Amino acid sequence: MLGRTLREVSAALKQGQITPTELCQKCLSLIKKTKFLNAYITVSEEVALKQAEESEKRYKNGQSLGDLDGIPVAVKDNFSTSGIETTCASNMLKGYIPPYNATVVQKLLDQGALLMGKTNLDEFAMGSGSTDGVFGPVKNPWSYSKQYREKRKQNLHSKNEDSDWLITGGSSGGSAAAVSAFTCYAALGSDTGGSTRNPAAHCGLVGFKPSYGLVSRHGLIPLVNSMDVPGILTRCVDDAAIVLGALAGPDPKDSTTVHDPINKPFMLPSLADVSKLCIGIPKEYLVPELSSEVRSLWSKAADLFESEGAKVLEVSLPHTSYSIVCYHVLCTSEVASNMARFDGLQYGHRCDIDVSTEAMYAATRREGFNDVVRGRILSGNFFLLKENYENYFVKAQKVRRLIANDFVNAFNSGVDVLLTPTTLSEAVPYLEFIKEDNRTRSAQDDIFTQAVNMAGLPAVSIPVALSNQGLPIGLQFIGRAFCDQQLLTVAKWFEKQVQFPVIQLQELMDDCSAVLENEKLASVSLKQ
Ligand SMILES: NC(=O)C[C@H](N)C(=O)O
Repeated sequence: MLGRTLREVSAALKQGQITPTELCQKCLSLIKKTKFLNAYITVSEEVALKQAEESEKRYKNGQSLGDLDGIPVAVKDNFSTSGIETTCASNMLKGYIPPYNATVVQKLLDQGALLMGKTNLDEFAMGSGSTDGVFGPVKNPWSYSKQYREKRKQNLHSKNEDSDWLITGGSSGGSAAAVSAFTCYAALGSDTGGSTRNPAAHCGLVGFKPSYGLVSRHGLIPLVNSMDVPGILTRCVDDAAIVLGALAGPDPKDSTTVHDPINKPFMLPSLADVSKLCIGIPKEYLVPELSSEVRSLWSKAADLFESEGAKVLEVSLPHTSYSIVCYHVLCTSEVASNMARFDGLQYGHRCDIDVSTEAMYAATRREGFNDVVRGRILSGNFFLLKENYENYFVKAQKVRRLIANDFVNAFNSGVDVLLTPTTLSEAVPYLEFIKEDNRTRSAQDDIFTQAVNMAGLPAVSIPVALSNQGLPIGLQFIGRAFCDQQLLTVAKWFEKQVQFPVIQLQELMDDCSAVLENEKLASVSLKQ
C-alpha cells in the first residue's frame, strides 16, 4: 500500500518507493477503469506524463519541490488551463482552449503537481448534483460499495444493480468522484453556494472552502464573483492544508485577494486544544427536512466536543432562512451580467444564423446555454431592470449584510467555530434527484452551506460516518474570516476522533474493483 492520502504518497515518492511516472500511470489506469463514473471531461494524459517525467528528474537530482511534487491532481473544468480545453460543461465553451492558466492551477504546477485532467460539473457550476452539464451526470463511486448495493437490492428487490446509482452532489461532483475513486490525490472545485462542501459530504471526502480573498479567483470562470472561491477536495484534513498552503496568497491579477490575512495557513495544522474551544450550534439549522441520521450524528459530534471539555453553546443566526432566496436574487443578477459576454462575437460558440445581429445573439445563446443557465439569466435580468433594481437587487444586498452580521455576532459572543450539518441527508439516487428542478434542488442542497458564501467565511465538510445504507455523511465547521488555519486544527482533531476517511475509502475502492471485475456490469456502465 503506497499511500491513501496525499501526505502518505508524497512520503513514498520522497523515499523512492514509487516514481512520479509510476504513480501517474497508476492513476491514469484507474481513470480509464472508472470512466463510467463520468468524473472527467478531459483526461490530460500526455501533459501529466510529461510533468511526471520532469518531476522524476527533480527527485533524482535531489531537487524535489516539496509535498506536491509528483502528486496527481485534477481540476474542475471551470478553471482555465493553458492549452487544455476548458468547457464549463457547456456547449458555449466546447472547444475553448485558454491561453493561460488560472492562478491556482499555475501554483499547483509550480509546486510540481501532475495535472491528470479536467473534471465534470453542472453547466457553469449552476447546480448541486453534477447532473446538469452537457457531458451528462457524474456517478458517485459509493453507488458501487458492497454495503450500499446489498441494501438497495434488499430494499428495492432491484434486478438491475446499475439503476440505483447515486448523485455525487455538486457542482464540483467530477472532482469529488475523481478523488474518492483514487484517480488523483487532490482536486480543485469551486464553491459559490456549497459546491465543494456538498459533493465532499456525499463522496466521503474533506471539502474545504477557504475565506473569500485568501485564494485567487483569476482564471476561474465566474458564477457569482462576489461569492466564488476555489475549493479543495482531499481525503483528509492535512492534505487540504497542504494544498491550501500552495494556493493561498495575494494575486495582483485578482484585486479581491487580501495581502495580509490574520492567520497565514502555511503550516500543517496542529491538533486543536479542544478544552479551550467554544463550539456554536446554530439553532436555525435544525430544520424539519433534516434526516434523522444526520441530526443524530450532529448531536453526537456536539457531545464529543463537550465530553472533551469544550464549551458547546446554542447560538442564533436569525436571518438564515432568507439566505436561499437572497442568494437567488444575487446569484442570478451576477449571472445575467457575467454571461452577457457570451454573445457569439466576444466569446464562445457562434451559431450559423446571420439574418441580423439580434437573431444571431439569440440563436447563439439558445444553442450555447442549457435551460438552467438561460433561466438564471432571465431572472437576473428581471431583478436588474431599472424599476426592480431597488426592490430586489439592492434589498438582497442589504439582507446579505444582515446574514453576514449574524455570523459576526455569533463569533463576537465568544464562539470559535460553528458546527452544522453539510447536507440534509446522504446522497440520493439520480432518478430520485432529477424529479425536482434545478432551482428547487439547489435551494434544498445549499441550505446549510450557502450563507457562508454570503459572509465570505472559511468552512470545511468532514466525513463522519456511514449511514444505515452504507453512504457517507459529512458535518460542517465554519470559522471566522481568515482563521482558516484555526478551523483546520479543529477539523483535524475531529477527524482523528471519528476515524472516518481513508479506511472507508480504501474499502470502497476494493468494492469498486470487485464491480469492475464483474465484466457484465462494467460493460453496461462503460457504454453510457
Ligand atoms: N457553485 C455553487 O456553489 C453553485 C450553487 N449550488 C448554485 O447552484 O448556484
